[in-house]
Amino acid sequence: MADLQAILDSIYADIQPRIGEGKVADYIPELAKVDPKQFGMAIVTVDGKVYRVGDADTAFSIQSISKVFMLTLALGKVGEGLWKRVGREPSGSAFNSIVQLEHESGIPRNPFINAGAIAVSDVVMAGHAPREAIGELLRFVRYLADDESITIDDKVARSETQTGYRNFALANFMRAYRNLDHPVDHVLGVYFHQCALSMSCEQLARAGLFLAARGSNPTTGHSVVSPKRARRINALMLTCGHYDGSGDFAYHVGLPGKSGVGGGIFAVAPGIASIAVWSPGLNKVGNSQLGAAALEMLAARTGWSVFGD
Ligand SMILES: NC(=O)CC[C@H](N)C(=O)O
Repeated sequence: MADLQAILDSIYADIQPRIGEGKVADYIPELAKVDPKQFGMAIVTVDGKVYRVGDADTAFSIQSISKVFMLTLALGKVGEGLWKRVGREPSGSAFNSIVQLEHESGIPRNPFINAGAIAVSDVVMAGHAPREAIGELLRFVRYLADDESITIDDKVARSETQTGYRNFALANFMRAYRNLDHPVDHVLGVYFHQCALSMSCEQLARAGLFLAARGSNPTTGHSVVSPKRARRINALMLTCGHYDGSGDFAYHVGLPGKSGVGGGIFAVAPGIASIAVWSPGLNKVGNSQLGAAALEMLAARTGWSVFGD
């Protein structure tokens, strides 16, 4: 394999003059306070080697990247039955859009837009109090990353609870269509806390390594999902992981990936490595501007695109 540390260093050198590009998410007040001049990246290969550059150890709000972990939990609970509650098609609209929900009778397009993720949280809550569902997710992510130090940033969760008007609208709408079983404030309590998971690039790359390695984490020996399920989660990330920027991300990067408005992007090179990059400045569709640029460089310099080198 090419010298990955040299490639990461070259990406960092090319990104450095651009650090600060993009706009931090300011609709969640706590996220608006984050210094945009940060950039980190980590790669964990399936043979357990770790490569890091920049602020790879700084914890950030993973936001929508949590939707991948929640989806994994929900599929574990109800299997393919999940697809009665949420679709598997790209939405072609913003992550917090409400327009399709009415046309499609309260069934969100996919598990990675907000409406879909809220429905997935409702599924994970079955038989649990909200606090227990949050605890289950936190335990799961710590187990995946093999790192007990991962926490949830309560300030971020509170900040979003106070200002998440659109998410309340989406959840109320779905509840009216009977696509939420639990009270809206309980489901959103879970959703806002999952989004407030605070992780570094390295922790994130470790937690998602099972998706690069046919469902098992080769560094811990933990078997998380079947190879088929890992493949399918990757397919959903490739087609839906970047909202209305999913096509563009596939075009430029060519890896399954999931972004979050905290500026993180998690990506998978199947059979090779998992990657996490973070830089808080976002592009117009809410994806990390420099994160996407760095992943494009990585794919070009390694030949890791799933579409060929
Ligand atoms: N794209 C995102 O990361 C959105 C997540 C954010 N918590 C929201 O619901 O708006």
